[in-house]
Amino acid sequence: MSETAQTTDLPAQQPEDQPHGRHAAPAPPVASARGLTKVYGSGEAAVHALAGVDVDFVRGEFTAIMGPSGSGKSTLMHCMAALDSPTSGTVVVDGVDVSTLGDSALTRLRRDRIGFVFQSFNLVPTLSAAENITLPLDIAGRKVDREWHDTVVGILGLGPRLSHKPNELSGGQQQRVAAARALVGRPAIVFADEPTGNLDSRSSAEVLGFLRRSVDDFGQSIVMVTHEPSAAAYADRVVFLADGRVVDEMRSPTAESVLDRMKTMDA
Ligand SMILES: Nc1ncnc2c1ncn2[C@@H]1O[C@H](COP(=O)(O)OP(=O)(O)OP(=O)(O)O)[C@@H](O)[C@H]1O
Repeated sequence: MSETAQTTDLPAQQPEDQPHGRHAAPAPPVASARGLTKVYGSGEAAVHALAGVDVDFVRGEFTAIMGPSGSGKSTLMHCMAALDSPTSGTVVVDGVDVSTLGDSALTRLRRDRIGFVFQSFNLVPTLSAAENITLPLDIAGRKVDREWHDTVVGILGLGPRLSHKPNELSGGQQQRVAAARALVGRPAIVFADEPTGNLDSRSSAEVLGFLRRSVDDFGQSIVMVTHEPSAAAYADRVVFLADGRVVDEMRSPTAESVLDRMKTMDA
């Protein structure tokens, strides 16, 4: 647990390609995969969605995963987030080897250490925004850190909307509620699957700006699947997948540099 406790205390340093200096040991990744494969179906119908993925996600960084349709982005995210189990290989999240966990330990890992943001918001329609935000903590019997809750709600501009039900909120507001729900428990890592896929450009910028700020100001670790170069440009690093493998990565992406890279992959 000592690693976990230090999550938000780590300096906001840019990791380097080379090993760190004499005194600093490299920080362990917040999540990593080794030799990850995922095969759907069998025999002639088998689909190798992941064909041997090795990847590390650095603590306190915002990583985007991109690649052509069917390249395995969602499958990788689901395996990393312990929502799906790989066919072979290992996933370590916040120092825990996910493959060693039974069902209840997996549930606790997802609940206590992982935040999720989905394209379709996935809010509970009968609950207010306030109740949706604290639902995972309430289910876990964890106390809500009111100061942190109010900080998150304030940054997201949700204060006046807290009593509203999801169907009384715009898509952008619903996704901001989902982002607050993901962050309020201070998870080790947030996995976001196409979080702006259903949003207009203004709402997208609000959600992405919040995710960026949560990394810069609060040391959050974020992994986001996206199709949009303009969304990937918010990240520190982009990992490119093709045919179930990591084929490239880019640091300090811009929408233009990502678009150029995507064009070469589609060709
Ligand atoms: N439950 C499933 N059963 C069978 N095949 C699947 C299943 N889920 C995904 N696949 C296949 O695995 C491959 C990778 O799918 P995945 O959804 O991970 O790709 P993706 O890169 O996220 O695609 P997209 O950008 O279109 O969402 C695809 O060929 C897909 O058809």
